[in-house]
Amino acid sequence: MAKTLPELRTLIDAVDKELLTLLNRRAGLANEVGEVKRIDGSPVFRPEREAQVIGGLQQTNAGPLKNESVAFIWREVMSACRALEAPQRVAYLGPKGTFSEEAALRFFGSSITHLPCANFDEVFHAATAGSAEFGVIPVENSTEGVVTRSLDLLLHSPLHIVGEISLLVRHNLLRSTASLEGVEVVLAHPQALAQCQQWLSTHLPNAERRAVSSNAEGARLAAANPAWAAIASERAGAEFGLHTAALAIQDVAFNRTRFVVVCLPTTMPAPQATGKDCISLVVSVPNRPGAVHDMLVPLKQHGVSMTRFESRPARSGQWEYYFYIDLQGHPSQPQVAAALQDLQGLCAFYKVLGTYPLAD
Ligand SMILES: O=C(O)C(=O)C[C@]1(C(=O)O)C=C[C@@H](O)C=C1
Repeated sequence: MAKTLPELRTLIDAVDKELLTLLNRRAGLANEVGEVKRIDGSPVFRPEREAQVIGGLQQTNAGPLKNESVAFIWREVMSACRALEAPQRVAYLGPKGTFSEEAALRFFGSSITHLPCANFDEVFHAATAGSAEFGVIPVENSTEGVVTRSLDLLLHSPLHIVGEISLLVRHNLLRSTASLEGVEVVLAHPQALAQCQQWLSTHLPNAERRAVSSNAEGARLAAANPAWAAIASERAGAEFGLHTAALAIQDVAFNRTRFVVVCLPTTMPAPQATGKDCISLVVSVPNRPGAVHDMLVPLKQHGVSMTRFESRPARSGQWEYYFYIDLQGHPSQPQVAAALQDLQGLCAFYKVLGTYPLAD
């Protein structure tokens, strides 16, 4: 005979108790790992080990839990275990509710110490000066292109990139009421205003577009003024008690933002190869005919594919540029190492920004 609901709940309670005992046993082992790491000075966060743990479990998963759920649960379990080894402080563009915060949570799980910052410069400063172990910054958006300040900051920073996150960004119009009536000012980060410009021109042609330091900051301000609206995420709306006056107002439906995770090499060295890796570089070449073409030749010769090529002015007043290049592969692969060596030989400036696993 089928079990009754109370009987099933009693069984679930018993399983939960067992799970808790096992999870605490795991946490105790993580504490011991933390001790070992404190003594030998090795990094607390080892994303490649976490990927290995999840991959191993997914291979033996007999269900009915989906592999996706297994990954989600263990990411959180390991986030909690990591926090026991040492709290991981993560700096990002605040306040709470930004997409940067969402990216940080996606990458590290929720057991982190949050350090919301007023701007990207502060994020870099926090991770460089040691008030945070890691920083999370957006580098490009599929609609609007590069986040120029982030690229400029990466150029001379001692921080390196150790990971990336790609988020589907949905913008909503949020305000203290759920209607578009009487909106005088729309507040958002300049990138978000740009990503929603068509919608704004159609639906709120007379509203002033006012740039603020982050979308969540716009939401915070809109909460205090009924004639103001903000473009922000649902999370930011919930954070500041706002209503959604219009949902998904970005001009391009599949609007994605790519974030990178940065830290000092002493906090965490470059992740080992996973088989799906990326190398980010910034280079400059002498200002002469054919120099950019020549720079790409070693990549072709060694069969290394380039997934990104951006230029930024070098600010020398001489029409010189820095080139931001993403390559597929890992320096531990001989053909990649050879391509990098040849490329470096051709460059007036050459800096590896980081080597890291590609986002899923
Ligand atoms: O294996 C380690 O190095 C650990 O610190 C343990 C652990 C885990 O909980 O499994 C926690 C943090 C690391 O990022 C990787 C894995």
